[in-house]
Amino acid sequence: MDGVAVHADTSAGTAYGPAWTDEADRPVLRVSGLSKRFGGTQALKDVDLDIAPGEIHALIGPNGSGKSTLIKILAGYHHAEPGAVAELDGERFELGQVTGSRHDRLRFVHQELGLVEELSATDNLALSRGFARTAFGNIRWPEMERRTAALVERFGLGIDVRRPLAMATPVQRAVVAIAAALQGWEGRRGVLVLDEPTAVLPPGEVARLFHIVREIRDAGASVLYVSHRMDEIFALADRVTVIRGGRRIATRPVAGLTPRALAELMAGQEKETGHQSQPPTSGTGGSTGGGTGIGVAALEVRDLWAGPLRGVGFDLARGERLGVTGLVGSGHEAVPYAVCGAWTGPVRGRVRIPERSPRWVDARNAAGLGIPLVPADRANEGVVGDFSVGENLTLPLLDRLRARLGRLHRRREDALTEAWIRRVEVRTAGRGARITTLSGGNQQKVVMARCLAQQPPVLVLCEPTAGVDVATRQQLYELIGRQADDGMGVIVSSSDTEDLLALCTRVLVVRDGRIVREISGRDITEPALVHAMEGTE
Ligand SMILES: Nc1ncnc2c1ncn2[C@@H]1O[C@H](COP(=O)(O)OP(=O)(O)OP(=O)(O)O)[C@@H](O)[C@H]1O
Repeated sequence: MDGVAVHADTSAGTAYGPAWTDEADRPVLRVSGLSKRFGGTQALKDVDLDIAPGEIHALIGPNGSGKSTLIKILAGYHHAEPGAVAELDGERFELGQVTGSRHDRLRFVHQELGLVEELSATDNLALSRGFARTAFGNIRWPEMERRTAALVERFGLGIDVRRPLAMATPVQRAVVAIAAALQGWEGRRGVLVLDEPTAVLPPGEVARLFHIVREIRDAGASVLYVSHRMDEIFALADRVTVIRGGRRIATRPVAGLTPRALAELMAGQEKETGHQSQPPTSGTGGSTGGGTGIGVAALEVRDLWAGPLRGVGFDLARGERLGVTGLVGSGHEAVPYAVCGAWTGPVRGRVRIPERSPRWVDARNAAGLGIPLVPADRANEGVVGDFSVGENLTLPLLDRLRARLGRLHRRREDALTEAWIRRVEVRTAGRGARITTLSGGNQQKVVMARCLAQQPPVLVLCEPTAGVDVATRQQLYELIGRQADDGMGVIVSSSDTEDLLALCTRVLVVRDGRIVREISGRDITEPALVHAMEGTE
């Protein structure tokens, strides 16, 4: 294997490799009869799964199908219902047990990565496996930094092990989470579980992560790779298990499958593979287009500087769906945050909503315009984990929901929440359920509903379909389209060309911090977007 050697604890000098030959066929991990109920929700029902040595085994299913629940049971976070059996290399182990041989052989990188972004890679690795100390109990920082560097350097991403992870790129953070999971990994048969590791990665970084995952597999480990993206399964996996509605539908070698067959297994019916992009029904693009209120600008942005952005300006018409895109690092990712006043670094420029006021607002005060943002990183920026579905939904509306004496008008709050849950079809046990009990796609719908419930003239979405399954993606597209038809100006910042093709009436392509190309209407095609992003027109 060149590049990444995935033994983790360099101080211990251990390594895992393709050690087995005679036990070649015995599954490394086998679970059977796995069921889990949360109140009225049957999250898993009698699920069986086996992972072969040295395979990348994908677990795929729509939002809410039970993937994370299965992973959390394996990780000991949830208990399974009685009757479940689990074996590692033929040896029974207790599900829910988080120490001993299970811990040595099953390692996890959860969707939320479990990192403290204010701390460095060194601190984060130490948090998961403890600090090296001198005989007097002092922490041996140089040794810890050396060890961490040795681990992460192998992934070749130039990670500075002393800098806070908040300053790292998404793929660097994912790699730190993987390195943390692999620390102290012994040379025995084991499974690295990756729960939707690409959900918050831009496409350019997805390819790097795939490379790393393959190297881990080539070093002899097995990988259980959770996803709901079919393209990832075909690019990466050896076998795939499909779950739907908490049941295992099938386990198949990927080599024998077509995208259509996999889509049918996932959907349970004849289904086209992937989303068919619809020509947008409204918004003609440019500052003069728009389904409603033609010619009226919903938002004007001038000379915006923030992070990599170097003087970006544009108009958004009412009813327009404006895409903003570019390669990783091009600067397009900064546009939504800067426009909404959510950029954390220095920013300058001017922004205004002309129908509210002719006065320009300094971009440093853009938050005062109250433009809602659907952020890219839902878990960290989108939801308040300790709050219920209802509280997350009505958070920005509290002023409107005040009754006399400043008390909250509970009945109005409940009615509003119920209406939005129905409208965006959130799958939840109820408005009082904690938001973290919802599947990722359903949490995204709550964030979207929260923004829409404010009835803003402008909505800004950043990577709106990250971590969202095909059916939910379609629902979100329709919802966004309907809002635009009603006159809302929508900015969609996305590195997923499928979003841009399906949603946008005009796309601004950013390179080196500047808008280099504007593509409108039927000229918005995959090749046109890719060429403009890469500068190969
Ligand atoms: N702690 C919990 N309490 C109550 N219900 C839960 C809890 N965790 C999950 N659920 C429910 O169990 C079902 C399966 O959820 P799970 O998160 O496992 O789905 P998923 O396949 O991982 O979805 P996604 O792709 O959207 O992340 C969903 O209906 C979810 O709302």
